[in-house]
Amino acid sequence: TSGSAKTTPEQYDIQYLTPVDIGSPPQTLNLDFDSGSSDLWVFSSKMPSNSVQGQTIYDPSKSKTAKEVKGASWNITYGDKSTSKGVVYRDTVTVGNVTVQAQGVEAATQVSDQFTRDASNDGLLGLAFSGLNTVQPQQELTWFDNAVKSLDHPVWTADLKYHKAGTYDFGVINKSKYAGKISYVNANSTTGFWMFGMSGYSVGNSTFKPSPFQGIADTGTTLALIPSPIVQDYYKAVSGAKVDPFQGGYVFPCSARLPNFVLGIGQTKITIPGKYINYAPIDKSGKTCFGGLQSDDGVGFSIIGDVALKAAFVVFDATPAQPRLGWAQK
Ligand SMILES: CN(C)c1ccc(C(=O)NN)cc1
Repeated sequence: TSGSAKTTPEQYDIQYLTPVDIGSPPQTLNLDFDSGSSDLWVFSSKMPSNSVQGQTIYDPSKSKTAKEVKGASWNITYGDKSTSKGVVYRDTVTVGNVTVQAQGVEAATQVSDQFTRDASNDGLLGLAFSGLNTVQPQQELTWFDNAVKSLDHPVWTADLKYHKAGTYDFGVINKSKYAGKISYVNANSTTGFWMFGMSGYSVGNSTFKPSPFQGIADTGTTLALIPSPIVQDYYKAVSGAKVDPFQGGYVFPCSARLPNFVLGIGQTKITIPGKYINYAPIDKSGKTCFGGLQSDDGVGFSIIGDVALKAAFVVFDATPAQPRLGWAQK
């Protein structure tokens, strides 16, 4: 089998939400597909009502195929310090006509305010490696790891777009979605993330600068967090750019012209258009804007999030002997 699901960006492409059918009859929730984590968790009927503000909830008592996983619990903290926790059910989960029976569905009993305030996000579907799953006492597999046995190929692809809907495909690499050849680099899955090496960068039309660094491909992170010397080099080319500690990173006048940013990955180069790096205004005046490229200081590796991923067609190839990431222009 193979399948394809449309994914729709929230305002400013802060995240992309994809419809997922859970249970029988199907309850459709819009989830944030996240290659930077490995829990499939949902807003649920087990939460206090004041922490559900606009989201769609999963109610296992209304699903004929739901089965409680007795004694299981989960608790997760994300890079932005947001958190959620709860209990576990097994139920049927369908994404883009690919169905997994008895998928671990983590029903939230509590979520932090960042989630409550995000009305269009009904939960997350983790697509990192299952070793990062937080269910205790026995980890659950990700939806992809359960689906892979029935997929034609052990791959999924991300075709995210700027201020426009894109697609996640499972079990197939759709040639009509990219241009030229796909360049593959090995992924180091021992970290549980889709971690890979970049070879260097260039700012605008400048010469390519060799500068090897490691990062993770993270569909669940909005911006691209890369080494601070490279970020400094980029914003040197943006008049009026400066670090604003109160905003937590580089800001610049929204009228500024932003150069393209090129990432060297394997045998290919991915060009992130300057307009993707003019991420969003910091306030309603629209005078000052926040950069889509920011420093990875304090993380320990770079986080190649949506600002970069939406500039490419990305293959997450989970071939057991050697996982790989494929990159193509589009
Ligand atoms: C608060 N929300 C919606 C988040 C969603 C995803 C993440 C994340 O770090 N994914 N890799 C953090 C927060």
